[in-house]
Amino acid sequence: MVERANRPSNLSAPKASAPGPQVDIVGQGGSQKVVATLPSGESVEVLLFGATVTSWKSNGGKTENLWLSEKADLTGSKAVRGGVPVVFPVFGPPPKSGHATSSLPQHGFARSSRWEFLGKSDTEDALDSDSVKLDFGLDRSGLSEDARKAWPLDFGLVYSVTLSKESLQTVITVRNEGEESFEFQFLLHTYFKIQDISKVSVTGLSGTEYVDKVLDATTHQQKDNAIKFTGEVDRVYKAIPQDTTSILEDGKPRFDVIRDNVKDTVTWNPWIEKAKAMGDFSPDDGYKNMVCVEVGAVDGWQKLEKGEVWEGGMLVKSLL
Ligand SMILES: O=P(O)(O)OC[C@H]1O[C@@H](O)[C@H](O)[C@@H](O)[C@@H]1O
Repeated sequence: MVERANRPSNLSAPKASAPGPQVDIVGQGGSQKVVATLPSGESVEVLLFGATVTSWKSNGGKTENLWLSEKADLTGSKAVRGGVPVVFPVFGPPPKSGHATSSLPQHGFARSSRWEFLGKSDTEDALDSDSVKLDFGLDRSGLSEDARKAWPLDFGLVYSVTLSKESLQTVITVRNEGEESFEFQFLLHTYFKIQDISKVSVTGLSGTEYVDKVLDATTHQQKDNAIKFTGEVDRVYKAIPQDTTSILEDGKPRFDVIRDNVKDTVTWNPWIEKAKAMGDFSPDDGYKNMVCVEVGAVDGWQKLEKGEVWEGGMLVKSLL
């Protein structure tokens, strides 16, 4: 045996036999999901339908960070009300006519298509804490007949969901696999679970221009640092200079949402009447326990020429 002064002791030997993250595919048909759990108890669940993250637990598995409606359809027949639906290739209602997305449904097809699970990779960061990356793919062949007709373009999406002890990272790669260029929008429609909307504020958007969908899509400037929720909020913040938007509860930081190569963020809470009007939103007063902070690229369009690739997403830290 070669003698070395700095031979690692047994205690610091590589943890070859230490248990790594557990990844399972559970359920059948449209309900099939990938469940990943770290040895320390944190977990994430991703429904193949929409590649929708429906649960993210941190704090050793004790704290659920995402709001999921009690009436969310988890059978693969309808976009999920809650979690992190993926919005692509159009945000909101598409342009009325004259755009390649014009015949698509609101928020596009990604959230209501079945994605393929491409596999997992485990990583260990410098602090020796485990994380696991789950990759999901969607291309033209995975679309419904209707979506294929409505958006007759060749594309490839890879969506990576990385679970670490205190964070969840979700990043999409969009590739133009066709001959023609195409334009798209992308957004992560995250429903954060909170205790009480009346005690929530969202910071990190001051100085930014936004379109207020509640006020006839008029444009405003965000003056206050803290956004409070006392009624319906549906705003599209554009070209945000700061990277981080924070959600505070009772003045204490609860989530940091860090944009990665995307500049826009939607804040949404349907409030009393709109919540009641949504058939899959439950309980009726569930609006008190959720706030959507949705990062994306929705101001104008991203354009990809043949063979080009675009990447964007977010890192969310749960700060409990
Ligand atoms: O009911 P959907 O299609 O899931 O959309 C929910 C909300 O999504 C938000 O992103 C939009 O800004 C809102 O206008 C919309 O109401």
